[in-house]
Amino acid sequence: MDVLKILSRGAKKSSSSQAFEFKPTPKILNPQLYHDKGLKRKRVEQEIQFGRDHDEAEDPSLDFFASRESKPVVQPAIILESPKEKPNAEPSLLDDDEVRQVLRSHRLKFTLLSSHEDQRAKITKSKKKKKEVSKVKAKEAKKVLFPQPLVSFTQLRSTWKLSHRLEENLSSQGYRIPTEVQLGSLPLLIRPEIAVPATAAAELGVEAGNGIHFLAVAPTGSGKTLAFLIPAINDVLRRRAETTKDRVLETIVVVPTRELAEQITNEGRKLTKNTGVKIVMMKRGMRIPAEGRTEIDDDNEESNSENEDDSDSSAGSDLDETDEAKQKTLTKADILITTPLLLGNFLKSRTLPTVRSLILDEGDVLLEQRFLEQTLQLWSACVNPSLRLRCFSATMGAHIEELISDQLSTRNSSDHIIPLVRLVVGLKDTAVPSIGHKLVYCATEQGKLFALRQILHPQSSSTSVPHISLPILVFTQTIERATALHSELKFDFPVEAGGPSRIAALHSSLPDSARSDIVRRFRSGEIWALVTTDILMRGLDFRGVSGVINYDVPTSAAAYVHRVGRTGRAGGQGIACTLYTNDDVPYLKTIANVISQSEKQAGKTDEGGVPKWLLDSLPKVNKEEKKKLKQRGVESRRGNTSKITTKSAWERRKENNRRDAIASSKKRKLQGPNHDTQEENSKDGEWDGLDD
Ligand SMILES: Nc1ncnc2c1ncn2[C@@H]1O[C@H](COP(=O)(O)OP(=O)(O)OP(=O)(O)O)[C@@H](O)[C@H]1O
Repeated sequence: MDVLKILSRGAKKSSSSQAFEFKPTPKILNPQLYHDKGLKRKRVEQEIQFGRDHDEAEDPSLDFFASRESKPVVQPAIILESPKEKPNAEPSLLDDDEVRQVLRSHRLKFTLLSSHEDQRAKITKSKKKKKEVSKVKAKEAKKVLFPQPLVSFTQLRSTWKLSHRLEENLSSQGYRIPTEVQLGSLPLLIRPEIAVPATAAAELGVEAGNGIHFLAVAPTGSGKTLAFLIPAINDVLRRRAETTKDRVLETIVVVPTRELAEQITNEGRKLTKNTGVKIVMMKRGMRIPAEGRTEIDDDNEESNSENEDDSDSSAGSDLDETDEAKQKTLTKADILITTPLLLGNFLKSRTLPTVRSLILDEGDVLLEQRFLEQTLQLWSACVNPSLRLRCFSATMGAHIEELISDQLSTRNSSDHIIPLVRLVVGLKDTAVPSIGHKLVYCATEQGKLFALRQILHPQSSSTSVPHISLPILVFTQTIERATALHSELKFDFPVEAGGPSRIAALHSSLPDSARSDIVRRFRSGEIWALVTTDILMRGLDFRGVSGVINYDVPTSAAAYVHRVGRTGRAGGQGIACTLYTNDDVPYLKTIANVISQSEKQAGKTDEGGVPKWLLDSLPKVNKEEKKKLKQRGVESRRGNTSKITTKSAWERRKENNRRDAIASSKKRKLQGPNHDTQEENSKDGEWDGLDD
């Protein structure tokens, strides 16, 4: 039987209809990831408040692509009305033991990371001798914090004095039970002076009253966006209530991609409804109030903005406008969401003295080589001495923590030290525990295509690939491969199921408007399989994505965590399937280790995605190779020869030879019988890749 014939594009129509059935995933009412036993005394009471007795019930009315507003989720009444919580009541705080129990059961660990020498020693521990490391660890043990957790969202108002409107918006969005990262960070970010009682703070030698710098490492899809947006919005409202009502730029949220900026802006707008707080996404050509502006800069900027992308040049371009007119075109916002480049291009050497909170979402990547310079430029433009840094990610290398500590210590004056607190939820740098992992070996590149088709067409039954229902995300290594894979698969979807419109490719070489349109269509359920590059791996929240296929193996452990984290969000289930060939074997150990750690964290005792024999037999990856892989990916997938096609190398060679022979023959005819054919002959038989 010719396997390649099975792969032919004429997808079987009627028999495959079942494969294209679009089933919404069941709604998980409890978004919390950890359900550890360990609460003793207050267990029952807390379970009621955390809503455990209601969790994981399926809501039959649920359309998972609908907004929460349009279809409110049925929620347990006990959580909606918490009888003890009255807005003006005294804060009801847990006692020490209860705090520790709650934090432990939700696997939350807070550590005080100062900016001093001991912290540096801890972070560079890998370079130190073992003896020194244990000394540092002992020091660190003393610095574990136990701040008050958020027991329920209703407590936000009564105990943590959250704005009434903001609380209403949260509730109308259907949020009822805080996720772990919200449970841990909201009290500390909203009212640190209450979350860390004065005695504990004094013992640790910190003063939480001035606020804190905060670093949170929590799994993908665990609700970090709300964990930073709620305090940011509340800060604006509180400042307005206490001092000036003017609109000043108070918070900047920096993210690596414009897709993520758009998503956070939308989330923020839902939360700020009727509050008067303005959240704006930075665009090209946009001008915001900043210090240090000069006419020359402005003029240059105006002319630059004319050359930039059409969709974003909204700030006007009249070079003769007066200062007053220019002032009018300034976009005023309380909270600005931006990528480092967009704001950096505007700022140049200007400063942002009013900004008191700098949020780095996906902070580790923002502080890595690619964005480092731009991010540090933004950071140093925030000159307000009360600036607080908030850094969130699902992964955080020790070198990034060290960098943050160093940066903060250069900003701290000796009489005004603001503590840096780190929260880690679960095991650091692992994939979210609700995901199942599968590594699938494919002998050749064509084998990968075959496996992917089996996922898309589950009727061609196979035991080697997991069953994953649509929608799915497919990650490739390069733009060329994403485009080629898309071309290869686009006729696989039968016309009655929507045809080629069901699959799309998204990558950075598409114009902004096309990118936004694809994201919108994937969100709305129009697109069922989205082929992409690592541009979509961070932060994007597509509800209902059942699985992630790593068509090309990710280039680092962090990339694996973020890519697969596009599924299994908010406590939902998901499957991550990684296809690999012999070319990947030298680099697979890193990924296999993450899978193994993640499964351990999830409490899975069976062999799961990585059998032990495989883990043991994979070669170790040295530092140099890891670095090279991270920067370039698997070498054999770069360039022209890496194109994706169902045709075998032999078939492609035959085709090329035929094409060249025809071309040569035509040329010979034109040039007459005696022409020297040496040039053409030298090319014969050489394969230079296929134009798909
Ligand atoms: N308390 C909550 N209850 C129910 N759903 C929630 C809650 N908090 C957040 N969510 C939902 O969980 C999903 C993931 O949230 P979010 O995008 O903030 O995750 P994240 O931790 O930032 O993920 P990533 O690391 O991938 O950026 C979103 O759809 C969000 O609406």
